[in-house]
Amino acid sequence: MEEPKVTGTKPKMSWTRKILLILGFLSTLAAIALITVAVTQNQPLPKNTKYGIVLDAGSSHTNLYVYEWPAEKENDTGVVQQVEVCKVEGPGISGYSRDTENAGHSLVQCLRQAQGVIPSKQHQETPVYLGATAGMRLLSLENKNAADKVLSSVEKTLRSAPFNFQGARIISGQEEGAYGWITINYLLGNFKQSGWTKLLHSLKSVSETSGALDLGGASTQITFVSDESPSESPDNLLYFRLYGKDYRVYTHSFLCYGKDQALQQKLARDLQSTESSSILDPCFHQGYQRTINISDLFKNPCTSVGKKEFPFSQLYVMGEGNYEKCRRSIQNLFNKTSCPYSSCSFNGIYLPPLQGDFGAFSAFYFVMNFLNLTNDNPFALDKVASAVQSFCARPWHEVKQAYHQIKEKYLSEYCFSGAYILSLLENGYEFNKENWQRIHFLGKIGSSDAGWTLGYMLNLTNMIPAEEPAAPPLSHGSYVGLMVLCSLVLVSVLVLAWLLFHKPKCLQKGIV
Ligand SMILES: O=P(O)(O)OP(=O)(O)OP(=O)(O)OC[C@H]1O[C@@H](n2cnc3c(O)ncnc32)[C@H](O)[C@@H]1O
Ligand SMILES: [Ca+2]
Repeated sequence: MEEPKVTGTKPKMSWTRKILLILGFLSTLAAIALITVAVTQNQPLPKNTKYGIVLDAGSSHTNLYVYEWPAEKENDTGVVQQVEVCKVEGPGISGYSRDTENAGHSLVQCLRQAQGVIPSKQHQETPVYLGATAGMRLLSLENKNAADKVLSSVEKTLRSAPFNFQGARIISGQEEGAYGWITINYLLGNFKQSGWTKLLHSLKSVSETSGALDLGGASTQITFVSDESPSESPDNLLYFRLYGKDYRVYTHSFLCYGKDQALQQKLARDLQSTESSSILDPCFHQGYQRTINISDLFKNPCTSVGKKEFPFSQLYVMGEGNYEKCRRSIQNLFNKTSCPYSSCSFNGIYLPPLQGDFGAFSAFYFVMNFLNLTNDNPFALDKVASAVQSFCARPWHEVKQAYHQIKEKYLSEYCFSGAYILSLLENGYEFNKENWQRIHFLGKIGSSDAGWTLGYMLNLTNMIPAEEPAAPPLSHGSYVGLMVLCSLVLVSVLVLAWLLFHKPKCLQKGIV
């Protein structure tokens, strides 16, 4: 048989292979083009930032907050964030009841600070709101005329600032509770779920929002979603439709149960029961002394009810540092004797069964944070109680030495405040060993303070839509990722097909 002739020329590439090669090359080019277009075309547009200012005129002091958000995303959840906070020097605006003209002037310094943060060309379009809380609620009960004058004074100052003045008013306790609840759930991203989280949440029936516990100087609020129906006290219920979901929210604000007013109430009761000008107080450290003007003690509606005439004008308070006794004397502030509903917190106020997790902020956080009791893994209730107990047992000179950098007013009251917080939560709201760990003490969420101000601004600027805004099913990142993945799969398939058809020597049988 004749052997086939071996020629010196290379075998010619078949047409199929040539076409495959060209197709492979073109597909690779197409994939590269696709990725480039996906990355560049969908890149976020240059940032167009908007600003808003809210002044929280609390009973103890005023804070000014500056918020910013990208203009094109204003209906998304979690996009507004705090960029500045300024603490106004001096007392809260209700402290200017005898000097109403100067209430507005006290805000000037912080307004200047806000001017420095917000670009000048945006000053005029930046809304500014002032909301006054329990201090002004009390002043307006006590002296309506003085409260109106204080509000006029702050309004005058805010109008003279270069921002867009939108109002200065006293907000109700219900609003304060509701806006606090909106703030924390907005910041925690609990309102709007997308993709997998949405599916997950629809599968499990757990409460998706967190309750809110706010402890101020003059009032305290408790707010949470309650499924208890029908409600026994419709006055405590609020209905919201946010991002396409309905929420049925229980809220109550206890005026006079903020930590400063609670202390005033306790001292007034102690004085009435002893009728002596000096009292031993278990809620202050041993060795601590304080002199209180009796007229100041009874000057507001929280204490004035039981006012009596005393043959002395000053009260001397001497610390005893006894946690158990302190808890017992605080307990008297919560009247648990009658409840016209199936369940109450105290003073005959309806409280449905506690539900879900709670975020506790303001003084709940300040005090727990000082006592090192805020942690990602919440401390057990008995650990918290024993920490407060041992802090209260420390003599005043030792506490003062150990924390010389802390304002004496705050330092001297951490023992009372710790005991008060435990009484309010345990005896007032009936948190117990089991659900205590569902309370999370929060100062900030991201860069924003937990409080009612953000929720107030979101509501007044219509930034929380009732219905879920239409949005592409995938985020920019997921979209680009998916494009890259598909392109890589496409290229790999083509390379594999080419290798199979082309059969390079190394893949031929027997060689490998
Ligand atoms: O809500 P209202 O009742 O109007 O009061 P507020 O808004 O002024 O109340 P805050 O939450 O600012 O403060 C609550 C209390 O905590 C006190 N406080 C503020 N900062 C504190 C800190 O760093 N350490 C300890 N206590 C603090 C303050 O004096 C009040 O008695
Ligand atoms: Ca407050």
